[in-house]
Amino acid sequence: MAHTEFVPGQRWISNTEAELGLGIVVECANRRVEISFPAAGDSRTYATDNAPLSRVCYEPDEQIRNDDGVLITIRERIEHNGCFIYLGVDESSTEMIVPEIHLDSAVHFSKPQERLFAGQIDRHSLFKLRVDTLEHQYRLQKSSAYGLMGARVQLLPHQMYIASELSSRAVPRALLADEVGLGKTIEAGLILHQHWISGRAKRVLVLLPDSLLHQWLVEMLRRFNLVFTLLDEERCLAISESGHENPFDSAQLILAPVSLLSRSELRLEQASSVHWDILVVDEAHHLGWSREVVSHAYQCVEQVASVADGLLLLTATPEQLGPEGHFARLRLLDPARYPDLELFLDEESDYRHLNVLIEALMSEGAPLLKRDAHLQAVLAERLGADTLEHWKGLSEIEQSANLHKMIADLVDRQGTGRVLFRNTRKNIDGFPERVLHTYPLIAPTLFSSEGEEEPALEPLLHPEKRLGETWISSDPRVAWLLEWLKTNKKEKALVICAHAETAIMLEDFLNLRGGVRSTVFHEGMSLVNRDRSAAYFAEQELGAQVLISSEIGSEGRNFQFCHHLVLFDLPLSPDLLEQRIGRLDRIGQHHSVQIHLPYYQHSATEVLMRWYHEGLEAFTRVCSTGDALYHRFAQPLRDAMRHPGERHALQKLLEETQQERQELESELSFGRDRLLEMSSFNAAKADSVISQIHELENGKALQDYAEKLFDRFGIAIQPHGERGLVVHPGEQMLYQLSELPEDGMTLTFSRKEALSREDVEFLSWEHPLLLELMELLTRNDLGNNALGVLKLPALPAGTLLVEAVFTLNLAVPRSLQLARYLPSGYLRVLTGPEGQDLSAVLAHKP
Ligand SMILES: Nc1ncnc2c1ncn2[C@@H]1O[C@H](COP(=O)(O)OP(=O)(O)OP(=O)(O)O)[C@@H](O)[C@H]1O
Repeated sequence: MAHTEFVPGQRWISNTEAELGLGIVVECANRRVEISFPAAGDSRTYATDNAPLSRVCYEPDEQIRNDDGVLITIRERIEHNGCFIYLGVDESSTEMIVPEIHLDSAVHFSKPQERLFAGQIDRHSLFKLRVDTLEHQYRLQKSSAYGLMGARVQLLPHQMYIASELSSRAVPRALLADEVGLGKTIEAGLILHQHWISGRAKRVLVLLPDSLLHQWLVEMLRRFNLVFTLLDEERCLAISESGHENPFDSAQLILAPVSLLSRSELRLEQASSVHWDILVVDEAHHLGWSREVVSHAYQCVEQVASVADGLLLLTATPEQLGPEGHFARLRLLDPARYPDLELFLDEESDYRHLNVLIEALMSEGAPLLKRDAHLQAVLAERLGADTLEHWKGLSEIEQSANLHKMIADLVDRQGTGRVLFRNTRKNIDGFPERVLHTYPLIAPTLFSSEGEEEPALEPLLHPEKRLGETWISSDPRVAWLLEWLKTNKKEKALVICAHAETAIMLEDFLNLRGGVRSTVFHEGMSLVNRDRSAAYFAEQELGAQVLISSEIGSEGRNFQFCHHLVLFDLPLSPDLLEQRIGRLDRIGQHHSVQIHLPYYQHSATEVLMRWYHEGLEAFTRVCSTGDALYHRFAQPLRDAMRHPGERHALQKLLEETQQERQELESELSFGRDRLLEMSSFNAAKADSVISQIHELENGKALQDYAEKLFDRFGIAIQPHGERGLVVHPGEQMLYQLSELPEDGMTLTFSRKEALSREDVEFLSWEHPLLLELMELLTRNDLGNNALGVLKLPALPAGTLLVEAVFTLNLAVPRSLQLARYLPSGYLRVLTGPEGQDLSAVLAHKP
């Protein structure tokens, strides 16, 4: 096999995915080459300068098959316009002409016997490395931690459970709805990584708000080694100009803002003319839907989802826009299960009954079900009479085992179990407390609404609107903020306010007049500038002390390196309040979260603050019933905010809210939330995956193996600390490796070190460099034969033994997920001179 130029019609084989069979060059333009692999029904696009491909070139006397399966012995090979034509004879000596495009595509190139007979004998250590590699591949692919161990993340049980549960399904379709900051992006990344590594997803589209593009790009690369291409309108135009018709077809992993599709019919058409293995939509609560109005964003996502197999919707606040929107998102995921809104609302109200039934079955088990006719009738109604009859006919032991399955079915079928996952802080250790500090201020005279019958709420909640253009100098919140920053010079603070204009003016003032190191973050800024601001704020030594952000500007962002949050105003939505606090109250926050609220005494904000604090307790913990209570009390709350002087009305509102909250919480903890808890987390399963990962990565096996592998391929290695290596291309490299940068890299085998040091790569069993080498070794002929001498008293001198290792490889479409069901194990046979089977007598590693 020699290297030549790419010409359409030529046959090449992938060095890293030889199981795809013989590929055909379809197109070569703009330094990219597209290869189709007919046997696997797949295609790949590579950069021409480092495509991991080898040219297929047969010699006279070799045997080939054409695409009709006819076996032909080659007599001569001629080249025409860069492609080969083989001349030969079939088994009945009929002359045959085979242009290479008509070669059989299901071909493999591992012919140890031919190399052995031709005297191309490898060293025994290489043969051993090859067998070790097969063993490792087999072990890894069989493990239920496969695809989940390579991510540079802490192994958190709630995330590991969701990732392994969704990875075990044929296609992942789910609403990931953990509370703010519990790691939905990480869960989605784990699922994508698992599907990517196992070859089940080769085309992924992630749609998200503009402000999160860069954060996702970096998280996917840094934590999961997934290299996404970021598409915005500018990039789409550049790709189209370079001759590529559809920008969504130009890469396998794409990140794009939802706005790219909602603003352009053409982009929407292009995105939905490509097939996606998985579509991910972050901050999915923006996909508004009601009986009357369906938002354009929802329609766009619905259209792209119709060409996607897997679908992951991410939101911390699934019911933010009411139960209708929640229903519509569930319907996107599983239209058969959620055909009708009324039915869905009915079911939601039935969760308490369902939970009582499940709790009874869980606590008292099979004996209760056997004796309780009413319970039997309810169960028969929910799961079908046949299921119950079948259960009755089982033995006692079988009945107990089967009951667990029935309970799981109940949670699955009756609740939102299969598609909705929601973990809460309540069930996760290690979250710091939240502390509220309030600062009552005297309102300026200009702010007063006395004498107004029905003052507008918006300016009451955002005093800068009432104070006019010079608000910055008359608003006591500004003076308070400046003073706080000056007295707490060593502390970083995130300030959130509702509007971008407020944020801009405030930052201007603090910076230019107050001399505070500050920066701003809002939706009107370009992505680059937003990321620059966030980076300046994150900088420890010389960075900004304060970041002033607008409401929407900071959604989904990670600011947990800071623990002071200033609420410059309050949003009129409990979910938005939680989103604000969630910027700091996230995984990785090591301090208690200090929430500071400056407000005008006797104002609408004071009323709202008291309602959130005394009514919902929403500052100090996550209030899962906040949105429902807001809808219930919206009118009296608005009245109270307009007339803050009416103390009795406020007191009544607070008491009613508290009471309703307690009732609702107890209702939910017996009903829907309890069911959700059951289906969102299973400690035993999570522990099993985590301990498998520990088993695979602890100890020295990986390190010993990786060092041997690197050495064999000519990679230069130097030790780096106790569990690290520095690797770079050596002078005698066997192959050019796409996963090894020219200037090398620093690797660590320790997950802990990888988590604390961004400059060091985490070398797991699933690191791209290791995978590339393992594939190269097993798919090529390296070490596929060797000669060795054994000194065994039991064997007469000169006895010839043949050890053969057989692997099973089938060229089939990836979508069949063959590796999942048929991990590529190997069969070892050791044969004596008389053909006797000595495999069990003499092990591979004597
Ligand atoms: N397993 C983990 N290991 C290390 N860091 C993690 C892990 N899980 C989450 N984090 C970190 O915690 C923060 C929150 O995670 P993430 O952004 O995925 O949460 P989220 O639920 O998507 O948040 P939001 O609700 O704000 O969108 C991020 O900085 C993330 O990197």
